[in-house]
Amino acid sequence: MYLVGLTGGIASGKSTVSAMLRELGCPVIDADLIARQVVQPHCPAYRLIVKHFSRDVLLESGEIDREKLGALIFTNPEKNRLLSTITHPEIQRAMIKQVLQHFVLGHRYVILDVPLLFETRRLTRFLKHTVVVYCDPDTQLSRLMERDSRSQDQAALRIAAQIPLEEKVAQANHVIDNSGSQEDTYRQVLKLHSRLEDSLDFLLVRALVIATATGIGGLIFLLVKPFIF
Ligand SMILES: Nc1ncnc2c1ncn2[C@@H]1O[C@H](COP(=O)(O)OP(=O)(O)OP(=O)(O)O)[C@@H](O)[C@H]1O
Repeated sequence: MYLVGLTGGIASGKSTVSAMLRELGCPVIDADLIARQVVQPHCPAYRLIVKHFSRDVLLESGEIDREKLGALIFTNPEKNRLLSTITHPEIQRAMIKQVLQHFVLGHRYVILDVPLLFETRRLTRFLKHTVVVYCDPDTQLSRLMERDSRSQDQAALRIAAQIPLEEKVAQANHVIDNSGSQEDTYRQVLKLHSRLEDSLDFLLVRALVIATATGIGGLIFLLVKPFIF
């Protein structure tokens, strides 16, 4: 099995592309969804967030107010780092668990949908391919304003807080240009899908796992042989 990172900029169309890939049957691990799950009230990260950020960041229901917490860390880099220290290990653990589940199920590849893939850089060395969903700056700004009901200034600030999309494009080995219609994007997703399906990269990891398992099995056999025969 091999891993494919899917990323982009805020409102550039990652969820749109990710939904198309799922529809085509690709296994997708959604880091954003996991990030929401690991801060649910029964989770260790929740307790740490309440301890360090106080109950002010909670909704009446007791759940984390993501909008409020997001606004808080957006203007405070230190708090941003603290939140990352609390949540990233939990997110990573959950992602590794899901990757292993897909491996056991025999999938050839798994797509990791990670919005801040190039900002955190923790995962990049494990990826065989990186796919960036790009859209031109004006389109990105207007889609963000419309989707989140933000003013032009607020939306521009959110975009400026991330690595510029052009830089992400330069680091990727596959780009989907989502500046046009959804049909246009879907055509590009189909091409990516065939490329992933046709790739034989999964064979290397499978061969390594089989060789390692055989080696360990052989070693155990040699060790216990004198006691059996
Ligand atoms: N090709 C397209 N044509 C028109 N609208 C689009 C297109 N692609 C995405 N959109 C719209 O743009 C907005 C942003 O898209 P989407 O949510 O997929 O981006 P995203 O990269 O996942 O965003 P974020 O990382 O901020 O969650 C959504 O409202 C979506 O419906």
